[in-house]
Amino acid sequence: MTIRIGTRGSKLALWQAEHIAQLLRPSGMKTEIVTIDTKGDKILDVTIGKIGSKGVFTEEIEAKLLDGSIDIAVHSAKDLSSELPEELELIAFTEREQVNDVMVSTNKHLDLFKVGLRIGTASTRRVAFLKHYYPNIEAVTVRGNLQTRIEKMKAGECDALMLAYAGVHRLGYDNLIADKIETSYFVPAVGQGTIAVECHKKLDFKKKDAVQRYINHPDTEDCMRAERSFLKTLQGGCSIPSFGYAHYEGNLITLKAGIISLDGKRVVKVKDAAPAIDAKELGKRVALEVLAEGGQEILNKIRLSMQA
Ligand SMILES: NCc1[nH]cc(CCC(=O)O)c1CC(=O)O
Repeated sequence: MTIRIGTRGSKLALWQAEHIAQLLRPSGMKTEIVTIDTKGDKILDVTIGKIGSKGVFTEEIEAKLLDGSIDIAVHSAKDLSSELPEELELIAFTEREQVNDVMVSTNKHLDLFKVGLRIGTASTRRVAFLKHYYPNIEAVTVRGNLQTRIEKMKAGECDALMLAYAGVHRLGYDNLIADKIETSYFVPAVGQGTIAVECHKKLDFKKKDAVQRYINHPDTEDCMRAERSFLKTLQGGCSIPSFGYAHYEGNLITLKAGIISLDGKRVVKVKDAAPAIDAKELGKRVALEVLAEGGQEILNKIRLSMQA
């Protein structure tokens, strides 16, 4: 039996698909990797936030799950919108990598408090947090896949890039990490650091079983249920600077999540805990609290500014 794995064609996406194929090897299943181009790969001259629609990295891949030309799709969990098409489901999450962001630079002695320091990013969450914590920093838009961004940095477009540790590590750029950014104040995006497997609800049982058995990491899955439920209730989408990070503390899942205004001036952050069985409820509860405590206002303002 062969499991056909759909993925984007970027180096990071291919690394992740290859990783999934390797995890599946002991199951006895054969694997085949199918590369698919997405809107997010084609439109490189504007920030993801401005492309606007949900699922810029997933739409074309999900179409192939729906028409049966691939069995599973492999995504960075972070790139998935909170609501999937009715016929599809997430059946596995890999063990989470270190979840934090890092500063990547050729300058090992990066001074984050230097006035006018240019940090490259295309994420609204990172821009807003940078404005909040480092008003001295100038955020500059640097897009493209990871290698392209690193080349642009080396060419002088910025002094450093702010990126997820997971992607930097997967592609072997650890030697360029100048600074680790603590999650306690720079809360990661929902799903950061884990790889998600999506499939059609009617996927062959044996294939589904192999994926769940050999790929899924139950603790990570529990945390993802909490984070994604938060995102779903917030109704944010990938262009909104929301954040959410769940992890186990003893027997409980602790979720810290919220939203920050685009100018970095207002942050609403809520922390709460619950047993894994209530992971979804926890995400929902935290989101409702975030909305009630000023998050709704921030969201409304962002939506207005995006229409403009
Ligand atoms: N937005 C693109 C994206 N999606 C997932 C990762 C990194 C890998 C991960 O978080 O699992 C990245 C790059 C980045 O944010 O630096």
